[in-house]
Amino acid sequence: MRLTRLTLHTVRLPLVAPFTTSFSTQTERTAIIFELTAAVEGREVTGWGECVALNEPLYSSEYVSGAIDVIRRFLMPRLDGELTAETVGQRLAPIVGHRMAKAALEMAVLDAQLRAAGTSFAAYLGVTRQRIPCGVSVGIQDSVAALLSAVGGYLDAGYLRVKLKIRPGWDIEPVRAVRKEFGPIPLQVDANAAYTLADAAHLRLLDEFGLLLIEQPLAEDDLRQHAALSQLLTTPMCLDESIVSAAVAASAISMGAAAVINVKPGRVGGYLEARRIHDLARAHGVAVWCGGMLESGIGRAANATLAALPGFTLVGDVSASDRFYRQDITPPIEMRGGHIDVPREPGLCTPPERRLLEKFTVETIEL
Ligand SMILES: O=C(O)CCC(=O)N[C@@H](C(=O)O)c1ccccc1
Repeated sequence: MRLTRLTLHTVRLPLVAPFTTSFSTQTERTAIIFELTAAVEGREVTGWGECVALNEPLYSSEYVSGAIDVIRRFLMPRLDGELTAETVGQRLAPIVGHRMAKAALEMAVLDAQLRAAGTSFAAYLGVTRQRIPCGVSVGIQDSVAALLSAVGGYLDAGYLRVKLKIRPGWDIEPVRAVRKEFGPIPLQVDANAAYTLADAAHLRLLDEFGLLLIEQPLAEDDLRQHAALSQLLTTPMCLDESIVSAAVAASAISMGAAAVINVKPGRVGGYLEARRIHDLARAHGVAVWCGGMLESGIGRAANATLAALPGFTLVGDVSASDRFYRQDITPPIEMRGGHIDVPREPGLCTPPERRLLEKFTVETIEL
C-alpha cells in the first residue's frame, strides 16, 4: 500500500475519577488518534491507530507534542512508496527510540492493511480464544477506606484480578487491608519504579500477602538491580517500563530480572514487537500479560485481541471502557462475566464515531 494522508487528532478524554500512580495524578487522558488514508490496489482505505504517550514524559521519555514532532519531521518521511505493516519497523529503525510514536504508525498501517483484506486482527494473529479475562488497575487513593470501596466496586463489577498502585508510604498497609477485607483474591502491585534496591527489606514485607507479582519496583534502566531484588523476594518479579523491546526482554529473562512481563504494544514499538516478546517469553516459560495505557477503544480493542495469544496466561489490565471513561470515541468495550469478547471484525478495532472524535478533539494536524 501507499500512504496518502495522515491526520493526527489530539483528543482529551475526561477520566471518570482521578488516577494516581507513583509518578502522577491524571484527571484526563490526552492521546493522539491516527487516521491514516492509504491506496491499496487503486482503492482508498482508512487505518486507525493510537499513540499512548502521555502529555508529559513521566512514564517514559515520550510525550504528546514530542511524538507529533518526530512523526511529522522524521517518521512519516520514511514511509513513502510501497510498504506493508510488516516493513514499517525496519523503515523506521534508523530513528532512535520514539517507540510509542512508531507503534501508532505501524498500528494504523496494520489496521488499513487488515481492513483492505477483510481480515480481523484475531485471524491475523491466529488467536483461537473467543474472550479474555479482565483485570483492573486501582490507583493510589486518599485513604484505605476509599481503596476498599474502590476495590469492592470493581470486584462487584466482575473484575477477576486486582492491581494496586503502590509507592513509598502507600504499600504494606493498603495491601494488608485489601487482603483482610477481600481474602485470597488474585492481587498484585505496581510501583512504577518508585523504589530502590535499598528498600529491599521493606519490599520483602509484601511477601506475606501471596501476591501474583510485584511490577517494576525499581528504575526502568536497572535490570541488574531487579535481578538482585528478585533473589531477595518470594513474590515473582514483573517488569513494565524496563521492557522496551524483545532484545531487552531477552536480557531481562537471561539475567533473572523478570519472571513475568507486562506487554504494552505502545511501549515496545508496536503490536508486531509485542508478539515477538510474547513468543520469546513463551519459549522461556515466562508468563506475559497485557498492560494498559488508558487507551481509547482503538487501542483497547487491539489489546483485547493481543491478550488472546496463548502466552498471555495471566489476567491483564484490559478493562472495560467504563473503568476510565464515561464516553469513549468508539462504541464502549464492555465486560460481561469478567471477560471481554475478542473482536472478530476486519481490522484492529471498531472505528471511532466521527461526532465523538470531533467532540473530544483539541487539535487536528494533517500530514
Ligand atoms: O488499564 C489501564 O489502561 C491502566 C493500567 C495501568 O495502570 N497503567 C499504568 C501503568 O503503569 O501500567 C499507566 C497508566 C497511564 C500511563 C502510564 C502507565
